[in-house]
Amino acid sequence: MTDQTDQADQTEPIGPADASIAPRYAGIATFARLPRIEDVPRADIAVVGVPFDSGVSYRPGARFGPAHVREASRLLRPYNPAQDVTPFSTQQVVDAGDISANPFDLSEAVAQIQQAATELSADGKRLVTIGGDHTIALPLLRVVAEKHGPIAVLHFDAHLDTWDTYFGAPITHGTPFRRASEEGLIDMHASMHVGIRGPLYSRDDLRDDERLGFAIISSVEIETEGLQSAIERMLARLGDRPVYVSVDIDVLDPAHAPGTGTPEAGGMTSRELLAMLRALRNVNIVGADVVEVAPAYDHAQITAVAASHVAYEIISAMTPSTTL
Ligand SMILES: N=C(N)NCCCC(=O)O
Ligand SMILES: [Zn+2]
Ligand SMILES: [Zn+2]
Repeated sequence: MTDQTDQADQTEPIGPADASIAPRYAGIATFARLPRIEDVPRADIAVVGVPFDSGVSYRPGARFGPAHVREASRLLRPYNPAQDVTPFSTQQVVDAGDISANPFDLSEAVAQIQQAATELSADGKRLVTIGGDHTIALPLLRVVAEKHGPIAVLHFDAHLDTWDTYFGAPITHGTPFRRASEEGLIDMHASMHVGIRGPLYSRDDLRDDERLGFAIISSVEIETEGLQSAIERMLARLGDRPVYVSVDIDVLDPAHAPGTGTPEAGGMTSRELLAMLRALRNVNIVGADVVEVAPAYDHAQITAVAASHVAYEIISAMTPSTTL
């Protein structure tokens, strides 16, 4: 493996280990084989894991998501032709390791995530967080809203995640966006869900969701109105505001992402999701998460490969264009 620390005093961004020199399956996995945060003087974007799944309502296991996505991300390459960017050489991207979150005390875990994300982003660094279950979006939104004010949330998911409580508990993976809306963290005129489908508890879920500030592009609408029209509707809703992107991997059909805790039939293809993310190229993305990857239900890294490409497209969309 090339010694990344030797280059730490250079001003050029330090990219991934070169797969034509050091085999990409060798060495300890960081996201995309990028340098660790402690190996570079400064960073523009940090990929950070949150191995936490104490907020789930069905299958557990997303606590192993960060390690699984890092493993699958070994195959990513430095040039992204779909967006015509080299995301790791135009800006310094690093792997910031994992945030420790108490698995036995959900409130403490949420406070720990908020604190760690605040410290990590204090110098203006943008965070791309790998979950973990969807509970983690709440503390992460608190951190971006603290900096930017109420934020446009672009939420890809099979589920609304604006439900009220489970077993009386207000903070779970099915409730982060309701709490965020109640706390005034989201821009009520620019937030939206994409990919919604499947059975709900009641018709009122949709009425509540709208009142909480979300518009919806459903999974069925992506098929009936077509991808381009869905993209136009998404961009029109976001306008020119700063945007936080939250991707629950269960937005993909279980055929494209079996390794997740609450799968729903009839979802997006990975090709559709990647196309929607590439359309964010001129959007000001201030932070993002990719959550709900549960490796125990994954096969052949299908879900983790999809999640690593989702993170790669988001980081690419956060990359300034260069004139070569
Ligand atoms: N955020 C995810 N993945 N799922 C929420 C499902 C909540 C429920 O069990 O109704
Ligand atoms: Zn979901
Ligand atoms: Zn979710």
